[in-house]
Amino acid sequence: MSAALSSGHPPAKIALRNVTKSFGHKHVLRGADLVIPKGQSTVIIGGSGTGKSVLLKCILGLIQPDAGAIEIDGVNILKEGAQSRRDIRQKIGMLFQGGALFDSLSVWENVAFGLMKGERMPAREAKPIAIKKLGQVGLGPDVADLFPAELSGGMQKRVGLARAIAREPEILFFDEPTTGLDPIMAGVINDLIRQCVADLGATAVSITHDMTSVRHIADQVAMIYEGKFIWSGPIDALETSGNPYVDQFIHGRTEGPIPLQVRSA
Ligand SMILES: Nc1ncnc2c1ncn2[C@@H]1O[C@H](COP(=O)(O)OP(=O)(O)OP(=O)(O)O)[C@@H](O)[C@H]1O
Repeated sequence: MSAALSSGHPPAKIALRNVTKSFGHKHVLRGADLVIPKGQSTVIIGGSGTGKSVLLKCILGLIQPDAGAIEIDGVNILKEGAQSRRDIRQKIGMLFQGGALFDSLSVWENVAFGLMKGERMPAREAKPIAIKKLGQVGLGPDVADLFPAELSGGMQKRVGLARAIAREPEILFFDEPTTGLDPIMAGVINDLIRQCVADLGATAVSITHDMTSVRHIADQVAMIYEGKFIWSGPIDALETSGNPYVDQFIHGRTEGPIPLQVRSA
């Protein structure tokens, strides 16, 4: 953290230090190092199966890495006890791929889920907050009592976003936020992500394959390849990174150092 401060950059909100994770003989993370600056939007790019989701799950505490450190606000969460980890996790809001809404709960109950379950807020207090959060993502109070099945994919994503920001987290994770959306709705979600960073002062970490989205939401981009970060830098430097892996990936070229993976895993 001190290195980032002394060089005039924002302090690190999250720092990954030499994180490794294997599943049996499969070495997924092979020494991932990355500093995620506070109050900025960092986008992680990389091919299928390179370990992006595994990395996110490690930061969320859903997967235990084999070695390395994951620091949030300077605290290595891997060395903390269960209660402290839970407290740290409270700082994180997550928009899952596909929204991951509970079908049996109404829209407002989905948005207020963390408030009611995590903070034991009574429904009469939580509902107006849920409606306010829905308003922040451009959904009117009329959708509050609907069920997820009654909404379009784009609306479900917005509800997922409202749920992610309901507890005003310091950190927001977005897993493939625009997948499955038409370009206009993808633009709406991209705008909302930028807005969350600006309005909440949140630190955003997104995983996406959508290069339009990357250019829209990223302050910083980091590329993971074979379980390591091989490049990171400001979005303005992405096109001129001089890194042949980055160049091939962002332009979707079949020719280059990244071999085509013709396997099912
Ligand atoms: N619980 C697990 N057990 C065994 N292998 C796993 C497990 N979770 C992930 N993997 C393997 O780890 C590798 C990386 O998976 P991961 O989901 O992180 O990829 P990704 O970069 O997010 O890919 P995509 O862009 O396709 O979502 C894959 O080969 C996957 O099969």
